[in-house]
Amino acid sequence: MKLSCIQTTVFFGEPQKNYVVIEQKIRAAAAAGADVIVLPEMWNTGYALSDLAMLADVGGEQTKRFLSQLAQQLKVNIIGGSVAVKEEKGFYNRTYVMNRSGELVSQYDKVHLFGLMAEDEYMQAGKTDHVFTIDGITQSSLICYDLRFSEWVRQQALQDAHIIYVPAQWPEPRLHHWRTLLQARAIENQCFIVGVNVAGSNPANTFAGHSLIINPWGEIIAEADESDSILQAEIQLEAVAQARGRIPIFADRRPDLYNITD
Ligand SMILES: NC(=O)CCC(=O)C(=O)O
Repeated sequence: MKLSCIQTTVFFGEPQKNYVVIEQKIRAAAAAGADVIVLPEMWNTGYALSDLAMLADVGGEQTKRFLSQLAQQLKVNIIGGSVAVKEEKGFYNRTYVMNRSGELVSQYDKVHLFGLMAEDEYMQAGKTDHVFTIDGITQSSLICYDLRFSEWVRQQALQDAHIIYVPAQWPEPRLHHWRTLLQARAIENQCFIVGVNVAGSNPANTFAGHSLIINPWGEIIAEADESDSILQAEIQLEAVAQARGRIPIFADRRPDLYNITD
């Protein structure tokens, strides 16, 4: 399975410009033979939170149409990073997943909102996870700050997710957290972890780039630098069963002893 991560600069508060750039990059990744294309977090608006009333995609309709048409035309699966969506109850940081036929397979609203970037003041949190199947493979995706919550990531692995995608807008000063947490989540869940960050900066932050594709043994199989780029790697899904067979942590778990509801 060939993965393509689109690490791009997001034009702050300029959705129409971002749709144009993202379309070019999806086309380039598909032409290079991708099976799955992964976009970063909030690629339509960036973190232009105080302007969401003007900028967010109403009901996600534009994004769903856009991703569906490209997925169908290019016969490629798309993990739609996330976009800012306006619903009756407020704004959501939402992922849409499209399969090669252009069908909406799943959607996810970011569950853990990031107070340091004031996300909790402007957006509503999701309440459910999503584990989905594309090309016959069970997978899941989270969004950025969700990565810090090991229980939430574990819940995806317990539902047999073989690949977990993490679209992000992760700032440069915490690059070491990003790299370390992505690797730790791969090791502790013995699955592929694919982190897709943005490049560039906005008025408040410079972003780290360094999108990463990590195998179930915790080894980095591809890593971007901090610039705009398309990171590609072919992954061997048997590596999940191999890692789990070598150190059977799922069989050895003691959930009867874990009291993690507080
Ligand atoms: N967009 C985000 O959720 C950022 C999360 C982040 O930077 C962190 O350190 O966690």
